[in-house]
Amino acid sequence: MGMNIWTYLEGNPDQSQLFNEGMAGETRLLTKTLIEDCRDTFEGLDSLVDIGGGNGTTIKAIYEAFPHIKCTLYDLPHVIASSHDHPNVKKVPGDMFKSVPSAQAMLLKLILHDWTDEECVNILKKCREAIPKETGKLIIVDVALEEKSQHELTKTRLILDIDMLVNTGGRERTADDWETLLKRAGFRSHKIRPIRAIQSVIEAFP
Ligand SMILES: C[S@@+](CC[C@H](N)C(=O)[O-])C[C@H]1O[C@@H](n2cnc3c(N)ncnc32)[C@H](O)[C@@H]1O
Repeated sequence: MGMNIWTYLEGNPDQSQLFNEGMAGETRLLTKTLIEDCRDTFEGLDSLVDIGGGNGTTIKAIYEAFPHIKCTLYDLPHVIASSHDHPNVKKVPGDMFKSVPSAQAMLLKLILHDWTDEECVNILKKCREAIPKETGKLIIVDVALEEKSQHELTKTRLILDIDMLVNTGGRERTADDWETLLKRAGFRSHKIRPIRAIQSVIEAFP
């Protein structure tokens, strides 16, 4: 079609609505685990931006579990325009390749697997520049692929890899791939935590 999926969705509001509701459906499953398994990831934060946060389902759930966090939803203007309102979630439209709002922490949930390594390094650098060096944190929720693992979710993770290749031009990544990307973007350390989901939680420090 000569355009990426995000430009296509911008010009097709019905498809965009369907896509955002689909992502929110996945989120309802994933966020429960994310919040229950990773309380310590969020507890110490004072502010958090959900980059590419879709219709706001994830950030709303995080705010409700951790009401001390100042929460911001950030996504493309047409997605923000049709996102849910919440009295305690600020909505900011924009393009993460140009800039992202500043906060103590950034959440990139199911974002980086949509993009090539070069594009990911650009997004990661923007996030690193928007968080404080001493106390800042980047929280990535994405697959950490172990291609040869006998784990019951390995095939699903591999199918997602094909899905990303076909639909977005992105890919799923192994622990080594994550290390390479995060180092290239200037992050000093990171840790990967498996959760009860297809995805893992990767915390990276500037
Ligand atoms: C796969 S969805 C993930 C949505 C949400 N994070 C979740 O986990 O349900 C990718 C999101 O990235 C957003 N996005 C794509 N390009 C973007 C850009 N340049 N700037 C900001 N957001 C973007 C899309 O609009 C979409 O909401």
